[in-house]
Amino acid sequence: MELDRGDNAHTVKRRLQIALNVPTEESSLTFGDMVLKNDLSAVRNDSPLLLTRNILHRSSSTPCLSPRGNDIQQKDKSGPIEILGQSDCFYITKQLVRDIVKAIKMGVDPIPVHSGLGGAYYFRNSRGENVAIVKPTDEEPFAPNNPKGFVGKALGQPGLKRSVRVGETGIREVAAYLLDYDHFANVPPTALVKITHSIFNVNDGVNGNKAHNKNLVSKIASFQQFIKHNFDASDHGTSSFPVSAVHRIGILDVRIFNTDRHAGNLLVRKLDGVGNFGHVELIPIDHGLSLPETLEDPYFEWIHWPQASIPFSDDELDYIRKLDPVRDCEMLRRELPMIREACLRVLVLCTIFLKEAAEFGLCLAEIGEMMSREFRAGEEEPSELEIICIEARRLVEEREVFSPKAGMGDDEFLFDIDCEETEYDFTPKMAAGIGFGNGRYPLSKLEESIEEAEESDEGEEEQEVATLPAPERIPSISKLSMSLKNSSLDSSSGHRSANEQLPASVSFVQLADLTEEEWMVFLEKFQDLLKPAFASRKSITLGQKQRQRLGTSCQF
Ligand SMILES: Nc1ncnc2c1ncn2[C@@H]1O[C@H](COP(=O)(O)OP(=O)(O)OP(=O)(O)O)[C@@H](O)[C@H]1O
Repeated sequence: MELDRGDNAHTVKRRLQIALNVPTEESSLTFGDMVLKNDLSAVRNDSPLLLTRNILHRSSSTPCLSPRGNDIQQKDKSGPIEILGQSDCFYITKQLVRDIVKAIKMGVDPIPVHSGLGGAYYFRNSRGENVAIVKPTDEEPFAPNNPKGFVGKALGQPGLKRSVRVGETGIREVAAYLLDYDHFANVPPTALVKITHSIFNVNDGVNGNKAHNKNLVSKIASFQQFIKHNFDASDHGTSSFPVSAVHRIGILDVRIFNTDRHAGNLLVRKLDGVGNFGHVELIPIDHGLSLPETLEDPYFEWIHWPQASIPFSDDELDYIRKLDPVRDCEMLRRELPMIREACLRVLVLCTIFLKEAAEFGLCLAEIGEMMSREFRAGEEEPSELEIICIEARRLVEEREVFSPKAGMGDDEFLFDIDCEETEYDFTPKMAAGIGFGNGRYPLSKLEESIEEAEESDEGEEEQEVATLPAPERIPSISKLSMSLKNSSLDSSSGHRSANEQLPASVSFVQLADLTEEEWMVFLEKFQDLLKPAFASRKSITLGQKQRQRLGTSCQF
């Protein structure tokens, strides 16, 4: 749709109503996090907008609205597949699009993919070979047009993972590809497209029954190059996986906080050419559940693979050193303007974490472990990463409470104040400091829990590894973690927009509600806390190795 400078959200809605023959009066038009009221100046060329119906629990995204009127195809002048984005990275995708459009004209239709929970389609070239997998955003699990019966939520509601909204996995697939600089982790070329075909699924009404009219329908979808492969990592012993491939995929997973790196999401291709016997290549797919809006429990299948315990190579360390989370965010905002700031904060945090951890000398497995939650006695506990964030937040809040100008609304003050904490003694403060002195949280409950946790820690574990320093106790705070959950750690921001805060119970620590100034201070504090936490993790690993050696020698 061509827009004039003078157009406002209302005129856009009116034009959509005329073009697509759907009522738009009870709808909101969204650009990224922003509900557009009037001014459209933030909207850039080729930016997709989301039109959401407010009343019905069913919504459709703008260019994906199913055309109903007879004259629609005359009005939509776009081609059958249009890449949404400008990046030079899309040159392979452009070629694939040309091949597919040619094949469609010759009558080679796409075929539905039966595996997976979401709607997905293999698009083919004129020789009938699969060349791309296309996943429409409104056919994701729980989305209104899911063809496999997993329906029942509106676009924008929490999805399979609560910190990734329904309809928003496609942009994450693209983000993972764009962030995979130099094709380091081997993510297949992926783009967001507007694509028109009659194969796509449109459910009939709110019950989610399939409509059987095979009209042309336009959708926003992720479009990924199909990579020929022999199996996935769940069908194959992992010992032949190259160390560097595991490291590279792990580095990406850590940066994007992948919550879904299960073995099925690693394709394996045999390289049985001359001199390659037994060698395989790994292809990471399905990054739709990465870059969540809050920290939660990531899933890293590689965490217990021996490759992940081998130190990073010089090349890998060099790659990590060159990562720049600020540049990443700028690039993603440019290429995917609808991406939420909350996701970008997770990216920034995890990239800093990775860079500092690698520089400190931690291996991939140690980094992954620090990011993963533990379940003890059926309770989920915050990860070490989350505990660091909780502490960093406490320091930000404490600073605000004790600041003489607190409450005076002088945001700049946050930057004026001198930060004197050069050295931070991680352990004792971490154990005793996870309370919230600003009166918003039930401090007494937390203290009680801490005491109990400390008491129980003085038992078996400490006697077993008497040489280990106290930091080992940091993760074993199951009671504390429950208190944290109950105390609704997520402070409500008061800003309600399209970027509504996700339900409080799903995360131990929120990042999205910090103001920009608080976020900068938070990152400073976070970085200060990292070294002691890494030292603590290293001592745990060393302790485990000592125990293993001791165990082995006892056998003789
Ligand atoms: N780039 C690709 N190249 C080849 N095959 C692919 C590619 N991406 C996905 N597939 C195949 O399609 C199947 C479904 O894809 P995918 O797992 O991404 O969909 P999904 O609906 O997100 O699945 P899930 O419900 O497991 O998360 C995969 O199991 C894999 O076999």
